[in-house]
Amino acid sequence: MDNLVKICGLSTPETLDAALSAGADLVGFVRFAKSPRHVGLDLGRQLSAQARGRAQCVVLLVDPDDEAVFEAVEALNPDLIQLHGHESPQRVAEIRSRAQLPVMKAFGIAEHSDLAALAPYAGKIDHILLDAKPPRDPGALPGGNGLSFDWRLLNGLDPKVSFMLSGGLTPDNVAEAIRLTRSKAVDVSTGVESGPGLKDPGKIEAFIRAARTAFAAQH
Ligand SMILES: O=C(O)c1ccccc1N[C@@H]1O[C@H](COP(=O)(O)O)[C@@H](O)[C@H]1O
Repeated sequence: MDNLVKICGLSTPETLDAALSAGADLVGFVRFAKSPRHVGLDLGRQLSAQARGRAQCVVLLVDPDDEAVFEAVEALNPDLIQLHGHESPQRVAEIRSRAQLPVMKAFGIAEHSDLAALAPYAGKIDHILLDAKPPRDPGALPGGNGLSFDWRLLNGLDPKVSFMLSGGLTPDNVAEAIRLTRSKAVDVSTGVESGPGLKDPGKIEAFIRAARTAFAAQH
């Protein structure tokens, strides 16, 4: 995962086109009914076809059962599955093997000890996504809350561990996040919206530009 930008939660052809035209490396489609970014299967199929060949397509699932995995994979034909719930290492391995697709598992980080949760997934996942922990409110989404965590918590992470950084990133803070964490991949949803689920083409372009400049400054 080198110098990659993922724009997540795209749900219209127009905003997807904005992300693709601005050079997003990965585009994410949320399959989680409680999310304002949720896409139905028909829309997901249409959007992933639009993105094919221009960016990697990611389908985001939360604690999916086999049927939810199967229907998402069948309709969206994604390049990568993002798991953003409480999937155990064993469940992740099952999903990866049944779908025959690479998996990126999200981990919520609030304190240094949360990084210990990564170890049991070694060899069972293809990519690590580090996000803020969701609010304790039972109605809160498991992600996509526009909340960041203290990036300095990653100082102790083995530099050989490659990860995608997410959680509260915006066009204004992504450069600082990349500089502090030395992350080689970033993911954003809320920070490029003008309202819940409403992606803003200008913010998408500004985010990608800021991330690219910050990646270039790392070398
Ligand atoms: O975006 C959503 O609606 C969503 C729903 C359920 C789980 C994860 C979700 N989004 C992911 O959350 C992180 C952080 O997003 P944000 O930039 O802080 O809004 C990101 O990986 C999204 O892909």
